[in-house]
Amino acid sequence: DEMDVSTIWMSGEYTDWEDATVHVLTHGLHYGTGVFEGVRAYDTDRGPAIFRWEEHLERLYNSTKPYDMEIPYTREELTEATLEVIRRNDLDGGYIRPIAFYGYDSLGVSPKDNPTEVAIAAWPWGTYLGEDALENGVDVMVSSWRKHASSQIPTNAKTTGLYVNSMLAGEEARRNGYVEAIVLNKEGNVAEGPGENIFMVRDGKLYTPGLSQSILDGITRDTVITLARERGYEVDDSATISRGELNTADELFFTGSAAEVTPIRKVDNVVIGEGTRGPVTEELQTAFFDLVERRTDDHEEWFTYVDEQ
Ligand SMILES: Cc1[nH+]cc(COP(=O)(O)O)c(CN[C@@H](CCC(=O)O)C(=O)O)c1O
Repeated sequence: DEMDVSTIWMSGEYTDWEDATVHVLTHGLHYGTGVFEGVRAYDTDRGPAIFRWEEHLERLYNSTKPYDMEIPYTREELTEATLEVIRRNDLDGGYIRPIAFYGYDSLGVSPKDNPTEVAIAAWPWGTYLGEDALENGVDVMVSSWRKHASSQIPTNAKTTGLYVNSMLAGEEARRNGYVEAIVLNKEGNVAEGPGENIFMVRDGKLYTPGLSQSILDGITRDTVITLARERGYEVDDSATISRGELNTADELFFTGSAAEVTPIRKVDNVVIGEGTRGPVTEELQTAFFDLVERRTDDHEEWFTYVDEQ
């Protein structure tokens, strides 16, 4: 299929998809010692545009800090590699997955002098939570698995190992017939989704958990906060949302690079608002897609146009 012709940038070389492999004793495979990003490029009338590349790249480097990991490439080198992967794969838009991880040398929890490997792949990716999710919303459940605390594993670093928690929560939801989970933190308050941040709308005001709630500092979360405030909404961006408040919310929605802006219509079969995409959610979702698909000139600083670099 079309993926077979994909080029992946791996440790300095442009590599064919099937040759982009690692040794089975790679440290990151055994111990979850990788950091990664999820970034979207959108098809615009000026060609593919990567959305908020600078912020994603900054977070990638920041994510290495708790792990004493050194990415052996500059920001400029990773940027050029990403642009070139998009060009070589002839992508109009799509999903970009940079990853840096402790590679193969010797095993043992300590990465000691294992090399840090870096790879960047990109592929077409549709709607994260299902074709009609953006319009009709998704049914979710509150997972029995709690988010680990940021004092246990830094949740503001996007670390591969964190995603066992996300998988446990998300798969529990899907096994029970829901599309996705909402994950509470160890205090029992709302943290986020397995791969998304979460927003609540109540009486025309927006609330989203703050970093103290053990969440990832989402870039789409930041985008939606900005778009909401530009439209006159009051946004509490360091909210503590109790589990009970989910039931009485007027609207709920997920945000993420993959999830974009996805309405939540039921939580544990409790209908949220009217059980459809809420009006504030729709307004911000429309503003988001008008922005990323460049039907507006706003926030040019958030776009890296592949054909113009
Ligand atoms: C735990 C978590 N919380 C919030 C977000 C939203 O962050 P941002 O993309 O900066 O708005 C993501 C992104 N999840 C990425 C990986 C998804 C996956 O399936 O893997 C993504 O959306 O690309 C998370 O993984």
